Amino acid sequence: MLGLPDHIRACLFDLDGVLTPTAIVHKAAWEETFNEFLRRHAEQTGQPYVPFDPVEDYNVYVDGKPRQDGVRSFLASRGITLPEGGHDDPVDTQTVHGVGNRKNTVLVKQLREHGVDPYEGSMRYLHAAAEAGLRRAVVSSSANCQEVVAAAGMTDLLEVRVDGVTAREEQLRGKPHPDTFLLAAERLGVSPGEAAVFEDAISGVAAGRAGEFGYVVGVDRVGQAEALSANGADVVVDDLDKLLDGAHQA
Ligand SMILES: O=P(O)(O)OC[C@H]1O[C@@H](O)[C@H](O)[C@@H](O)[C@@H]1O
Repeated sequence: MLGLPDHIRACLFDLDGVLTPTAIVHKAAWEETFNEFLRRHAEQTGQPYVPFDPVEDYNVYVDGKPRQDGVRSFLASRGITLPEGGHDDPVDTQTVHGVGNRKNTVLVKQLREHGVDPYEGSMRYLHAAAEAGLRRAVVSSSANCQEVVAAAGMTDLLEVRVDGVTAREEQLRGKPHPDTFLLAAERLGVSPGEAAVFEDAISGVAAGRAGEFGYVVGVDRVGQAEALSANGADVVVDDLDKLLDGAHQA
């Protein structure tokens, strides 16, 4: 049904890059934030300034992970370890939370200025899933998930939300760990084997594989289909529409 195996009863959708085109906004906010940080770090240490690579660095170290994990993971790849700091750190503080807060300021400004449109294919898929009686959750690492879902007009189509706020409250490990997807399946009343994960990030399909979910749909809008397959996707499509067309029957 809907390009999914017959035993699937629920769909667990990632948000940024799967339901909405906001992966691009996150990526740009990270690039601006990390480049500011790296320039300052180069001045302070006398080391050369090597900018953040919005393709490789983003896809491997940042995409799909909770905000602070993204900061730690990318900076570790450059041999930089920062003190953790605290949630209220000002945006120019050289701590994990300070850098994360700076990125969030840039992101929120962009989202408020430009709004959020859903991907049309994803909107169609959500409606089709609802009509077919499939249960539906959004599972995002983003603490901005609720606002983005609302701005895209998808709130009523998603029965459960597990996001960056939930993860903090429930002390869940972020993607690539499967914890947030497992909680969403539990809240929908299905077993992991009965749920399909929809993900555009390497960390996200890896979480789908780690949780032994019934099916993992990789959504590739940036040319990383091979990496999605290698890390856990059972099928890769460039838009959820393709599953409706039956071009990728499971
Ligand atoms: O900073 P936020 O809004 O809590 O989002 C955390 C992460 O959420 C994910 O959905 C994005 O892929 C990442 O780029 C982002 O860093």
